[in-house]
Amino acid sequence: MESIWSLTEKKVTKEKITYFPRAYYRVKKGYIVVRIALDMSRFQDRFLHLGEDLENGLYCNLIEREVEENFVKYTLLYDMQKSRIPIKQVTVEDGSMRLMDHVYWEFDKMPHMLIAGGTGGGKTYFILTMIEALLKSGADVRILDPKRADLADLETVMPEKTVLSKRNGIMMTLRKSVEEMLQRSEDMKQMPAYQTGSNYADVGLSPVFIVFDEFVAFMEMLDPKEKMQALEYMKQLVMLGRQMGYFLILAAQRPDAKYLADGIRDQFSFRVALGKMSESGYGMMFGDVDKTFSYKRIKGRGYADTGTSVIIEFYTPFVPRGYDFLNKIGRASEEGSERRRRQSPTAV
Ligand SMILES: Nc1ncnc2c1ncn2[C@@H]1O[C@H](COP(=O)(O)OP(=O)(O)OP(=O)(O)O)[C@@H](O)[C@H]1O
Repeated sequence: MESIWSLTEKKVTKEKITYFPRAYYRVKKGYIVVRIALDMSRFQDRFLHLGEDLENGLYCNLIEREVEENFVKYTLLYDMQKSRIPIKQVTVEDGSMRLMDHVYWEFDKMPHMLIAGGTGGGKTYFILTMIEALLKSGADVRILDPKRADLADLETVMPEKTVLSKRNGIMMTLRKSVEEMLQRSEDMKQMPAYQTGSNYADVGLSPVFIVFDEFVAFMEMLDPKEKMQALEYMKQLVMLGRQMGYFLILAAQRPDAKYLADGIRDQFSFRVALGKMSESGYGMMFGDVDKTFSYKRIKGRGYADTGTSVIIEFYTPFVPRGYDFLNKIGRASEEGSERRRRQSPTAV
């Protein structure tokens, strides 16, 4: 039998080490939302970094972490693959593109996308999917494919000078895009709907997307002077693009740190890594993060940071077998020009 002293001792010790944070959870439509109170205790810092523990413990995927007033909120999803959508459900509306059931690329708020993916990971299908949706919405899309891989074929169905694969043509498109963007910034100020801080959409202009595949391979083709010039154009586009409606979608098999230096990478708010990648590849895409990455043999599967700094498991929209991208993109391009003509008869 324990003496009264040891019992008391036990009690005291227990009181000392026991701490109950206020935590709430809610389960709804496949989501688990966990809220933990931030009460300034010495454990608070740990509660702010529970994402991976919750993912592993609940066998779910963290899709968002938000700090609210007095709480940190984790939103988890049971099965990310269930949120994959078919290509026909990809839509572009109000500055946002729907990519999964609950995942949007809000390009107006989170401009520029960086995509990395090893061979066969689904990078090309993903880019083609976005091109089709963007064109359909009336966006102006310019495609740069320096390796003359799959995207160059689009020149047969797209307007002249919108698909480029030669070095001079690519450099010229980058230069022209920067010039147009700067001109747009001047023109916007003269528009009746313009107010300080207005963006391109507020004054009724269409967005412009520059889809640049294999940009690392392109950089490697250039001499040092041209390299600096190309980087300068890209820097200007990423810095000023959001307000003027110029967005870059940059893709490479492996993002090379030297072409994403000087804070350029951080300007790409939406980052996607598809297929098999090395630890250093993930590091280059997402920075130094607390996340265990794994590989599954599913085409179009990978990870994404949608602009919230939470890395989610990501599935590109599903493309059915035999889907005729060339034909669909040709039709989307015509539909988009028609839409632009209707919205602004002088703009096309
Ligand atoms: N979203 C998807 N839905 C259905 N199948 C897909 C999807 N993405 C990729 N695939 C399948 O995987 C194959 C390879 O995809 P894709 O050509 O996009 O890869 P990639 O990463 O661009 O590779 P590479 O660099 O070698 O061209 C496709 O031919 C297709 O069969």
